[in-house]
Amino acid sequence: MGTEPIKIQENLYYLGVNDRQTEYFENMWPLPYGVAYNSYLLTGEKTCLMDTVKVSKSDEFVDNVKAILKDRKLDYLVIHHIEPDHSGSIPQILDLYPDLKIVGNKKTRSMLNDYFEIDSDHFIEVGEGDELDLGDRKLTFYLTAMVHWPESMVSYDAENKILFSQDIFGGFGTNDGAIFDDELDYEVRRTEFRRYYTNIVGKYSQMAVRAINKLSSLEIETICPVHGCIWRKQPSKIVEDYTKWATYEVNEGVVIAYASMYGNTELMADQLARYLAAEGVRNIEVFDVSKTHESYIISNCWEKKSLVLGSCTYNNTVYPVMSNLLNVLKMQKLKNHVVSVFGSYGWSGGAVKNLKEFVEEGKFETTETVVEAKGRMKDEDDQGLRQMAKEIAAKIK
Ligand SMILES: Cc1cc2nc3c(=O)[nH]c(=O)nc-3n(C[C@H](O)[C@H](O)[C@H](O)COP(=O)(O)O)c2cc1C
Repeated sequence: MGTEPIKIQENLYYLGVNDRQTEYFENMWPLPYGVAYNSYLLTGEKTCLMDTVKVSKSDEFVDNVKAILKDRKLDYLVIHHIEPDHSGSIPQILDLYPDLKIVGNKKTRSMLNDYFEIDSDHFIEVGEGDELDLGDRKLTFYLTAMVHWPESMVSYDAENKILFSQDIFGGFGTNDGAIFDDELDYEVRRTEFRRYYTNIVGKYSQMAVRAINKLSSLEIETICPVHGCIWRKQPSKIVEDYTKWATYEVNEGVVIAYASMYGNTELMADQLARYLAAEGVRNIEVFDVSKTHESYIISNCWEKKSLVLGSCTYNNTVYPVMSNLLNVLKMQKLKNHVVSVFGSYGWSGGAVKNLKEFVEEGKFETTETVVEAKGRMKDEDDQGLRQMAKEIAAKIK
């Protein structure tokens, strides 16, 4: 048997599954608290499934669908987003209900063929503002292209004020018994939601703002995303957070991310952190890039105005793990930050030069002071760090 069906309201069920086995989301982002793939089932006059789940969870998912539908057939499958963590069980659903009609937009149609070689005669193509009449409910579709795939779209049930929001308003973390926002402590989970946003959606923040603005004209009482919890008590909470993240709203705070093999650069990072605290700066976090996955560093620095990057030199360049962080920061289009740099070298250097190039290319605001120590830091380097702390404090406080 499957798990007990969870009713959201009359004729609407939650069909999410928890994945605590996958170590890395998209084989890249660590999942210490797992992730949920959410799907929803409407069982009014017509039956309609909203997305599916990752293929590794298809047995559990299909059992749950069958447990709710019993001997009813499935009339529609709406595909809001075709990334495989949501589309992976489409073939199993089609095997079970071969007559169902698939609902998606023009891009969904071609991607369905690309990924599953399904060019269904039963495909219903919808565009911006189109409606699907399910008898007792009507769904209106809104395209949210590039948040975060080209075919991404949402649907809205105006009468019941429900938004099926696909990845938008989602987060990392499984739904541990608590499915609804009023059943869990969002403050505890917030950092995992932010890590999801900044690393999965962050690059597309401009499009996310556009989508949020478009949806803001809708009266929304319940948000049903495909990751994370269902928002029925305070949907405004997650809308506010997503808006904050998508508009790069930053607060006072500093992230110092350093790369160090033998402790010389690390010492400078700790010294700078101490000087910042003495300047009255609050919310300072120091990360060793070799220890902390970049997704945590990016998530942490997203809301803090100052980012300081420090690296030892390795074969004439910045340390490779730091180079990876720089690449991901570039990819995620970090903005609105004051970025400062420092480092240590043994003979001809290279790391600080690369860090400066990163600052220039990203057109970041920066501090005048750059500290580059030969080997262990000396008095003048120490003075430089003290000065850097003053300049950062002046810019962010
Ligand atoms: C494998 C290796 C490669 C290095 N390559 C360079 C280099 O190309 N140029 C340079 O100036 N220093 C180079 N160094 C020296 C380090 O940058 C220097 O020792 C620095 O102080 C190390 O900082 P850390 O203690 O924070 O690791 C290298 C050191 C190691 C161990």
